[in-house]
Amino acid sequence: MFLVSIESLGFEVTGVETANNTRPIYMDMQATSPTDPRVLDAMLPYMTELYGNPHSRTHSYGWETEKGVDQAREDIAKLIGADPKEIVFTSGATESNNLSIKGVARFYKGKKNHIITTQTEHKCVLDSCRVLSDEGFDVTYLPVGKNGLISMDDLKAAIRPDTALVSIMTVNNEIGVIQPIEEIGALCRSKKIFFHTDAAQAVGKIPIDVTKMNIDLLSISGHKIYGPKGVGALYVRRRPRVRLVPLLTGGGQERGLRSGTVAAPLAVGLGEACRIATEEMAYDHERVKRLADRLINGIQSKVSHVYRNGDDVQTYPGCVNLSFAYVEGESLLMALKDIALSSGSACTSASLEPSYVLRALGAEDDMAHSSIRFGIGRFTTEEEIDFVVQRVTAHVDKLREMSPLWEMVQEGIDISKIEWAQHA
Ligand SMILES: Cc1ncc(COP(=O)(O)O)c(C=O)c1O
Ligand code: FES
Repeated sequence: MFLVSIESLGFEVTGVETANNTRPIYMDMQATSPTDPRVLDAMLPYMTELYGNPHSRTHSYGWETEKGVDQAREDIAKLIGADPKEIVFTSGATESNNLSIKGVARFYKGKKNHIITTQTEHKCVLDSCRVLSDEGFDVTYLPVGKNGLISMDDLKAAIRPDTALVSIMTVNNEIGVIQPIEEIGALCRSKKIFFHTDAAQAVGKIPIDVTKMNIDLLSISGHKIYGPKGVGALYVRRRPRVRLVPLLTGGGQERGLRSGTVAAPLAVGLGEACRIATEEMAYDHERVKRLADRLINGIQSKVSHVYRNGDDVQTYPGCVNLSFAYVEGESLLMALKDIALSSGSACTSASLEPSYVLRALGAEDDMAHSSIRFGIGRFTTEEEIDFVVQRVTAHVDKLREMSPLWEMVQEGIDISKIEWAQHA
């Protein structure tokens, strides 16, 4: 049978597997990843007997929880080459991004009022920048090339004497491209500008070293790396020191940068997810790459006019964004009910806009509309990939058979030359 991903998580499937009681195959790893059973094992004691407040200093209940949180801090720091003192626990990458961008900008306001980011950042980065624009800051949104990467020349040209922060993501969540982080870091350091990177889709997937890459602030999310939801971390460099205005004030936890009791069970889960990633990243990467190649080759060998979005080389293999020409992405998604997928676009929202990320790549609207994102991860199996290839190719064929455009292409008509009648 194909629908076995739950077994690969270590759970036994006891029910009879029929089309009615099995769940779709999960191919949406960028949205979230399943929790690794080892992570859950590490968390459970902190949800039961180890319930002390990690900030309680006067008794052993506090100390034992604090020990778990400290270990987690160490495991997170190790994965990115940081010092444990530089790790701040947050509720997720959204908060880490908000804290970095608003925090740095507000601290240096008056002296430095300019921020540089890109057009293809996650919404929470773009929206933090929008809020800052309302507060009087200037924001430059760098364009990306057809391959989804920024140009270093554009970045150099955008830098001003009053630039406080550059915020550029490491791995893009829609198309998987990896920005030239090391070059960006070196440039920012030479200009004494702080560099923040949203590494929610990168940490634990590709090697990151905050020292080698001159990263000053880095956002991490628990649930993208087989850890729990509702927890994240922010790396904040101590030397040269990054100063931030906190979003939350109160008890002064987390070096005053994030007041509130640290969610110890979640923090421990994130730490364990990072510990596992440090050990298994190379293995996972190779496996994921093999599965991605199997998926892409499988599809492209059976149907024509399928294009991968994003750079060919600078890409995390587990994020495969394909455009199926002459197929409406939404219809394909609907047809593929037995696979949990995303178009990686805004089409799930009320706006029915094609993806702003694909549009920033210069994709024509129709190609942006015909794209689907396949997210492959640690627990994806070969059988699942083969099932997806079979289903996708069958449905693409079927949808194209119903498409008048496809018929014209088959007849050799160059449809780009057709002048379509305009409706009023
Ligand atoms: C690149 C990127 N940044 C930020 C986030 C937000 O992460 P979180 O859900 O931990 O707030 C996500 C997840 O959707 C993401 O993919
Ligand atoms: S197919 Fe969903 S936005 Fe175009």
